[in-house]
Amino acid sequence: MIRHLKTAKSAEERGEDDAKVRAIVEETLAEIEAQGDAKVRELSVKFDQLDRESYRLTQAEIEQAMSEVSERDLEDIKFAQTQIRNFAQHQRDSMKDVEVETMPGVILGHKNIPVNSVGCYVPGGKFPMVASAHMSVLTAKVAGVKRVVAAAPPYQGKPHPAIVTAMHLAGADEILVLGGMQAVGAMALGTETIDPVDMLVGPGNAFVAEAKRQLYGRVGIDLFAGPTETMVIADDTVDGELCATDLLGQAEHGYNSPAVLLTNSEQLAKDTMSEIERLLEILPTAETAGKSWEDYGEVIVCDTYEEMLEQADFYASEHVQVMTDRDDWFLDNMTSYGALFLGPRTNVSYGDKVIGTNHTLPTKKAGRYTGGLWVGKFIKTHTYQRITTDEASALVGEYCSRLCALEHFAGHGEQANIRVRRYGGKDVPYAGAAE
Ligand SMILES: NC(=O)c1ccc[n+]([C@@H]2O[C@H](COP(=O)([O-])OP(=O)(O)OC[C@H]3O[C@@H](n4cnc5c(N)ncnc54)[C@H](O)[C@@H]3O)[C@@H](O)[C@H]2O)c1
Ligand SMILES: [Zn+2]
Repeated sequence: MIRHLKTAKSAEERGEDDAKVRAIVEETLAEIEAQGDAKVRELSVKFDQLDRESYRLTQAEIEQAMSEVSERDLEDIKFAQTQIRNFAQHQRDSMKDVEVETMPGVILGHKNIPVNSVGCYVPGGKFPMVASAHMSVLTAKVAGVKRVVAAAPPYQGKPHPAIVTAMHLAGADEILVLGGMQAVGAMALGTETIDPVDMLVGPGNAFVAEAKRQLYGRVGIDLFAGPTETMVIADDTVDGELCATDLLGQAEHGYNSPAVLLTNSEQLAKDTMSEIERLLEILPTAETAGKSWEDYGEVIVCDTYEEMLEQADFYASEHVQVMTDRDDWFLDNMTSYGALFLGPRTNVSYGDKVIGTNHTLPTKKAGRYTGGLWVGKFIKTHTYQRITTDEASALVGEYCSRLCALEHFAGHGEQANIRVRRYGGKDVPYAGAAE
């Protein structure tokens, strides 16, 4: 049986309106496309109070930003980038080109080719998300993307030094100090001063995520990576303080960050809820974390591990922290999530900042059909084929000719027939086009 000790408020109760976001984004993107730089500047002034001639940083500005970062911070950024680069390289190495002879004389293959240019959005409205620069820019470079444009909004009125440093060290070719819809719109659609990219990646707030969704088709996107979500799956092997810390840690992202405790221990559920109240008295970001918890927090008590598994897959939460006596069972059996954090020794924050896995992950149940950002998202897999013998060409041609007839494709049939005739086939079953 499943009991809800705390439920999230409904979308109506929260006064949320996805349709409103959709409409604003649609109108804004159309204006960016029509007006180019002028609209980008207008939005930047309106939302970020930043008016510049060009929103691209000069080499001198990049150097200035780097000089403002302390030695310690620089070391830490480099450590994180080393971990992320290393794991991304292992993942890249796991992707192999394929070439096989599937029948005598028939060679089929696929080749992995990086996207030529990408725009990496690095969120920075509420927090300067330095780590997002490693996750997108660095991973794109490991994939072999030639032109990487990185954009982040200004922080307290100017480019954030640590973000710019991280972008630069990660290998960004162009750095823009632009946020929100104006950043993703300008990168995808292009303006007088910004060349358009082939693909957009990176997380962001509801406007950014929706803009990427609307631009999809025009450009490629990585995935729907909206406001952060977290789920803690725990049994009585851990205590309420740890669960509460892990829930609030991610609830602080914004006012709309779902945090869900899934447990088979009613005692742990109650302990966690009271620990959350205690921590909200002392956590410096309690205002946002508390609002997220109030509106989006949930506590679900199940009787069995199977029920927990079913709920976990149903929620398909972005981050899933598993702290039970059978963590590997969840790893073996869960099918829908952004990323798993197994056991009490690790946690979502390690993944967010430094451990090496990518932190750009699917939200709003997108984990049902995609994993997070990784080097493979920047790589397109293209097939090719060739036939090396006359016999193979004639043989495939005879099958193809009949299958074209089945679909009434005369022109396709002739493509096959001409080869059957030239390469010594016996049978030209479908001569529709020649008649
Ligand atoms: N899914 C993931 O992998 C993942 C990872 C990290 C962060 N996130 C999420 O990224 C988000 C970051 O959000 P953020 O807002 O702090 O930064 P952001 O950079 O996404 O957005 C800031 C920009 O929003 C624009 N903006 C501000 N007010 C606006 C308004 N009223 N209408 C339209 N645009 C407006 C401004 O131009 C500003 O530059 C959070 O929701 C966080 O949870 C998700
Ligand atoms: Zn986080």
